[in-house]
Parts: sequence; structure tokens; C-alpha cells
Amino acid sequence: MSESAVSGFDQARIEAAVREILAAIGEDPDRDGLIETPARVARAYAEAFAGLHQHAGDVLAKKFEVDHDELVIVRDIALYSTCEHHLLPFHGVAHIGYLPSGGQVTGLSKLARLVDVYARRPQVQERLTSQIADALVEHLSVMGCIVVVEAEHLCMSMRGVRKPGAQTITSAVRGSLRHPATRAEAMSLLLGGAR
Ligand SMILES: Nc1nc2c(ncn2[C@@H]2O[C@H](COP(=O)(O)OP(=O)(O)OP(=O)(O)O)[C@@H](O)[C@H]2O)c(=O)[nH]1
Ligand SMILES: [Zn+2]
Repeated sequence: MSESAVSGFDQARIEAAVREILAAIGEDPDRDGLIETPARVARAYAEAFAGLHQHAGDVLAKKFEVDHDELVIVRDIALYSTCEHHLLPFHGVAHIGYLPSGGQVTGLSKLARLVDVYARRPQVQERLTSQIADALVEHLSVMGCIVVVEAEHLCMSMRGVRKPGAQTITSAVRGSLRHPATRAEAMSLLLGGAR
């Protein structure tokens, strides 16, 4: 077993599989334009699925003491993920809001990194959304949080039902933001109330 296989990512195996797929669709994997493709795809997969080997707890490990117990919102965090049903991309934005607990906040960039930890895996949008929310509860001990993901799935655009432009919107709300009034305020800020 190669070293990359030990760490959970087997570059050589991906290359062999891609070569096999090229042959199976009737292509010549040895022609000039394709000869490096298996290695390129393996490198692309290493990025696209890097989140499988990352942990939300590491991303959220560093905290800052800030005297702020009101909503913190980061909106329009670009995300690229891969639908686990077709291995085709889905992409869009995530919006995250949370109520800090005990004066502890995380660095703003860590929220974007958290999105990537869960986006860079074979995913479904619903699970991506709830995993981000659950990680904020578990690792940042937030009073409450809300996560909204808006995305277009290429498996719905370029094949199958062929409906380009359809946006799927999913949300996950935890803790005190579940109360209807605070939830409505957070949702309105998240989705553009302050725009
Ligand atoms: N709930 C959910 N469904 C998804 C997501 N990504 C893709 N899908 C759907 O997964 C379903 C898979 O359906 P299947 O009937 O097993 O596969 P299929 O024959 O390729 O389906 P079509 O896409 O309708 O052609 C499709 O309806 C996709 O739109 C996601 O993130 N969440
Ligand atoms: Zn799909």
C-alpha cells in the first residue's frame, strides 16, 4: 500500500480507476491529450475531497475572548461540493450566523474553513448544512446558530432533469435561535435584510 493510501487517499488507485473509466467510455487513455488526465483528476480529487481528512474541531480550536453576545453573521461564503449521488459538483453560497457563548468567538475565516471541511466530501446539501451547524454547537459552544446553504446542483443542470438555474436552499437552526422571533430576525439578516 502506498503512503498516500495509509493516510486515506490513494493517488495511484484513483489514476488507475480514471484510466479505466476513459477506456470504458470508448476513449483511448493513451492518446496525447489524455495521457496526463488520470494524474490530474487524482490531484483534483485530492482537493475536492480533502475535507474527509480534516476535522472541524481543529478548525475551531482557536478562540478569542470578545465581549459580544449578539449575532455574528458571515454571509455569501462561496462553496463547492460534490453530490454523492452522481459525483458532480454543486456550488453556491453558505450563510452562517451564531450567538457567541461566554464571550468566546472564532476567527471569521474559520467559519469559511468550516464550510470547506464539510463541502469537500461526497455530500448531500442537507447533511452539509446540518454538519456545519452541529460543529458550531459542539466545538464553539454557541448559544445558537443558523446555517443556510443556497446551491445549484450540476446533476440537475447538465444532465437528468436538465433545469439549469434551480437553486436548492437548506437551513439548519440550533439552540436559542430556534425561537420563532430570533430565528426570523437571523434569517432576515442572513438572507439580505441588511443589504
Ligand atoms: N436531497 C438531495 N438530493 C440530491 C442532492 N444532490 C442530488 N440529489 C438528488 O439525488 C437524486 C438521485 O435520484 P436517483 O433516482 O437515485 O438517480 P437518477 O436516476 O440519476 O435521478 P435523476 O437526477 O432524476 O435523473 C436525484 O433526484 C438528485 O436530484 C442533495 O444534495 N440532496
Ligand atoms: Zn447528483
